[in-house]
Amino acid sequence: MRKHYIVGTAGHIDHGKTTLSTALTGINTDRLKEERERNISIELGFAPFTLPNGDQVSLIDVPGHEKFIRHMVAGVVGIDLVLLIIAADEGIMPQTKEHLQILELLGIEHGIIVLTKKDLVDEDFIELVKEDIKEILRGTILKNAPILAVSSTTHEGIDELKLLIQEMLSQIPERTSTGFFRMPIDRVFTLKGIGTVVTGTVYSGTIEVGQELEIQPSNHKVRVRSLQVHSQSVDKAFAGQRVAINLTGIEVEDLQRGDSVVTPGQWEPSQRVDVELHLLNEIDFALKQNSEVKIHIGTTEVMGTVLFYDRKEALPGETVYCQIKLEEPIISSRKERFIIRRPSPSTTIGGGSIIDPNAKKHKYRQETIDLLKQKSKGTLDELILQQLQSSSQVFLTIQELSTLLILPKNEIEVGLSKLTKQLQIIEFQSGSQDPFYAARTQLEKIEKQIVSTLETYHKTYPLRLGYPKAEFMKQFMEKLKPKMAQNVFDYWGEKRLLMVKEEFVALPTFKPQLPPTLQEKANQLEQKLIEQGFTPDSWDDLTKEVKLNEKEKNELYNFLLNQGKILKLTDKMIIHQQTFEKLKAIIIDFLRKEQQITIQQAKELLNVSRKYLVPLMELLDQEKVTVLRQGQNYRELRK
Ligand SMILES: Nc1nc2c(ncn2[C@@H]2O[C@H](COP(=O)(O)OP(=O)(O)OP(=O)(O)O)[C@@H](O)[C@H]2O)c(=O)[nH]1
Repeated sequence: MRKHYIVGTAGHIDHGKTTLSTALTGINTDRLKEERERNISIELGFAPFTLPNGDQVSLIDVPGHEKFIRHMVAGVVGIDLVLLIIAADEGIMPQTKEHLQILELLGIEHGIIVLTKKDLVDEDFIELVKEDIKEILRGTILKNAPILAVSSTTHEGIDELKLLIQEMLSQIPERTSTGFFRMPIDRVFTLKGIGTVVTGTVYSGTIEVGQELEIQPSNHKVRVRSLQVHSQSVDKAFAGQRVAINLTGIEVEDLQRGDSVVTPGQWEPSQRVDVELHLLNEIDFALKQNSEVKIHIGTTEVMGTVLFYDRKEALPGETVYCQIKLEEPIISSRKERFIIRRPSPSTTIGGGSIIDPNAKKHKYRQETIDLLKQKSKGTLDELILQQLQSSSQVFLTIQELSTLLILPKNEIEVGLSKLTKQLQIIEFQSGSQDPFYAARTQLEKIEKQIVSTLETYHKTYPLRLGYPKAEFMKQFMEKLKPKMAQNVFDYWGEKRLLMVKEEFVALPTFKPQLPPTLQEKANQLEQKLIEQGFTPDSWDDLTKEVKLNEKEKNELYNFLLNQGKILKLTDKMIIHQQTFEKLKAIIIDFLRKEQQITIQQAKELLNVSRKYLVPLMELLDQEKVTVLRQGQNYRELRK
C-alpha cells in the first residue's frame, strides 16, 4: 500500500525553502493560496509530491519565523521528517540555529540537512560549510542527520534528495493510533454547500464518519459528517494524519484555532500544567519566578506565569520542573511538547513536555519537585501504581484510572495485568460487572485501620453485633457500588479479616457478650419478664427497679433483641422468647383441632385484654405461624 508522509522545512530567511519546495513538487507553494477554496483539505503551504517508490509526501513550507514555530508545534506529532535548509553561500545563520533549537525542543529527530544554492559556490567551499554544520550539530537531536548539497535552480541533486527522503522515511517506525481521539484545530472555515470545516493534525486515536465528538475547551457537542485526508474522502483517519473534518452541530463563530476536537468526556480543560522545562543555552537572562511567558502548545498560544517550587530563577541551559499557570484553559496530553517564548522582544526561551495536563496547586518545597520528577520519569506501570497508591479513593475501575491519568483504556489494561501478576495490585472481579483495582499497600493500610476500628468498636459496644455496614462502607469503600462492595467483603471474609452478619461488620473472633455486672441484671429482668407472661410491662417499666444508666438500658435492650431472648410486641412492649414459645404452642394446638381462630376465641383462650391480645396475635402472623384471612376476622395456620 502506498504511504503518505508529512515533511517539514526549516531554515534561515532567503536560504531557498520555497524554491526547493517548487523544485521537489513542481508547485509554487506561494500560489497554493488561490487553490484553497476548491477543496476542503488543501491549505496554505502544503504541497504534494510522489517519491520514486510511489509513496506520497506532503511538504509543508510556511513563510516567516512566527508561522514556522506555529506549524512546527502544531504539526509535531505529524511531521515525519524535517529538511533543515542552509544556503551553501551563507552557511549557518542565526535563524538556522533557532530553528534547530526548536526542532530539538520539540523532539523532532528525523532530519536531512539540505545545502541549497550549490551552483553558487565551488566544491571546496561546500566541504568547509559541511564541516561547520557538523560542528553545530554535534550533541544535538540532528547529530546524525545526513547533509546533501543541491541546486534548486539547476535541479542538480534534487533526484538524489528524493531518494534520500525515501530512504529516511522507510526507516521511521509506523505510528500507533492508540488512545482517545484528539485533534488540535489549526484552521476553521465554511464552504458553500458543505458547512463548517476544521483542519489539523490528529494527535492521538482515530476518527470516523458519523462519530460524536466534542470541542474543548468550549464543551460543544459535534458530529463528523465527512472526512478528508490529503484531498481524498475517507471513512476513517488516524494519529499523525492531516485531516479536514466537516462538522455538524456547530457554527464557525463557535470555533477557533487552538480548540481541540476530542473524544467526549475524556479531556478536562485546565489552567495549570506541570511541566519539565528546558531553557535554551543562548538566552542571556535568567527566567525569574512568576515570569510571564507565551506558551505554544498544540495549535494554541496562551499567556502564562512560570511557578518554581525550588528556586527563584532558572538559568540558561537548565532543565527544571515547574508549573505554568495559564490565562485561559487549554487541553493537553501527558508528554506533549511545547515551546515558550518571551512576549517582547519576541524570542524563544525554551520548551519542554507536559507532566500533568490537569495540575493542582503545589507548595513551594522539595517534595513538589520529587513528585513532578517521579511523574515525568514514570513508566506507565509506575503511573498506574502511583495513582492507585495515592488516590483518596482506594478502589478504581479501568475507566476511572483512564480518566484520572488521561491515558487510553487499552494501555491501562496492559499495565494493570502486569501489576496484578507482580502482586502489586489486587484485582476484584466477578460476573458481568467491570473489574476494579486496589494497590496492595493501600489495601494493607486500610485493613489495619479496619481492624483497629472494629477492635475499638467492639470494646465500646460489646453488646452490639458489630459495626453498622452502611457506615463501614462509607468509611472504607468510598464510591463503591453495593455489588462491588460485596466483592471486597468476600475478599476480606476469605482473608479472615472480618465477617459480615446481616447489617453488621465484625471481627471474625467477636461474639457479643455481657460483662458480669450486666449479666446478673439481665437474668433478673428476663426472669421478671417470664413471670409477666402474656401481659408484660414495657421495657421502661421493667427496668425501673434495676439500676441501669441510659446507655446500658439501650445496649441491653438491643442485645437481648439480637440474641433472640426477647421479641418486640409493639414499639414499647416486649415479650420473652419463652413466653412466645408458650403462646405458639397454645395457638397451634387450638388450630390443629379447630382450623380457625377468631380474636374472640383467642381472648377466651389466653384470657388477656385486647391491649395485649392484638399485638400477640400480630406477632404470630409476623413470625409466620398464622395468617389473617383477608377480609375475615379469623386466623389459620400458615402452610
Ligand atoms: N542560484 C540559486 N538561487 C537560489 C536557489 N534556491 C533559491 N535561490 C534564490 O534565493 C532567493 C530566496 O529563495 P526563496 O526560496 O524565496 O527562500 P525562502 O527560504 O523560501 O525565503 P523565505 O520564505 O522568505 O524565508 C530567491 O531569489 C531564489 O531564487 C538555488 O539553489 N540556486
